[in-house]
Amino acid sequence: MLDLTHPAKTPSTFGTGTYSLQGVQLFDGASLADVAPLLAHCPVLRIAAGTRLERGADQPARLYVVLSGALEVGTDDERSDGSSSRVLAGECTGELSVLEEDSGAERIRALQESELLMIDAPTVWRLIDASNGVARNLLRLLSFRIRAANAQLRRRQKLGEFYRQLSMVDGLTGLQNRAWLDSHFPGMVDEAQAGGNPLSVILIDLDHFKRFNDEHGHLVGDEALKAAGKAITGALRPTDFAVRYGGEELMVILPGTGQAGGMMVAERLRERLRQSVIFSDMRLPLPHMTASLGVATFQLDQSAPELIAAADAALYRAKEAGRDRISL
Ligand SMILES: Nc1nc2c(ncn2[C@@H]2O[C@H](COP(=O)(O)OP(=O)(O)OP(=O)(O)O)[C@@H](O)[C@H]2O)c(=O)[nH]1
Repeated sequence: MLDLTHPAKTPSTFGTGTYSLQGVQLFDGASLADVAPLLAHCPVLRIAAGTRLERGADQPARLYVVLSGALEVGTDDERSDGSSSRVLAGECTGELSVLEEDSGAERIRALQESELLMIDAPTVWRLIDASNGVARNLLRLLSFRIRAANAQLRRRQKLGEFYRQLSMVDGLTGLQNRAWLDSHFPGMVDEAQAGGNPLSVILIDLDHFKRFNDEHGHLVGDEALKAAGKAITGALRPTDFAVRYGGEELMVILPGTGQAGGMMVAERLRERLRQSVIFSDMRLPLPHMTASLGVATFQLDQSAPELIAAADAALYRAKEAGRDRISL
């Protein structure tokens, strides 16, 4: 790794070598007579492929112009996610650090043998003063960087939203999970309260599921749960929600639906669950599963946990009454 704190160790300066600025974006259209004298003292590093240059946060910012070769550049500051980008011959890096006079650290690695013109911050400012061309090229470069950063931000936001949605889905059944319920259900209850809209909840518990698991195995039990999830989602409107509330306990939320509607949906769900076919690991259809369902409808001033508790109490009554039935 090269130590940039002692530029005296570097082999050459721009003024003593025969370096060309042909094809360097920063100097495109700029008068070489204006810029070359200002660059004369700037070191030019020749580095082998794989060489790493590190500028610590306590060292002055520099602009690096790649005269030949290619670099990989990453930043370590708190605004970055540690990703890196390629800087090819004719391009430069470090201009943001110079203009912001920031103290962020950067990591540079040569992807092939490269020549780097290192321009210190005071010289960058002198170049801007001396050459409209350099100033214009820097502005173009900055606008490109801003657009690229915005595009990256949008990609990350989309990715973040994708993972957020994913974290709210139950992996086995594909229904919403408990985290989704905790984050969305209280808002639905608040809306019902504020707007005076009906809201019903159905808690569904598969009957004798322990026995089912014991008789057919846990994996077939998983298949039964998946089939139950599918049967439920297939019986709902797009505005309804299905949640895996716990192990073999599922929940359906019906915004805008009162008690009569809730009972109607519960009956449809009970029937669809009875009809869903589950296969054993020998691919033989198993006896139909049944479920017990508890329906509760939002009462004024009821909290979200109270509404769920009411559905749970109704479910308990359905179990007590003999299972495969619906209770209020
Ligand atoms: N295969 C499988 N089984 C699960 C899963 N989650 C919970 N269970 C099982 O579901 C069973 C629930 O059993 P219980 O709460 O005793 O209820 P039950 O046997 O369904 O009896 P009742 O509800 O009274 O009709 C337990 O054996 C759990 O292991 C799962 O993801 N996959």
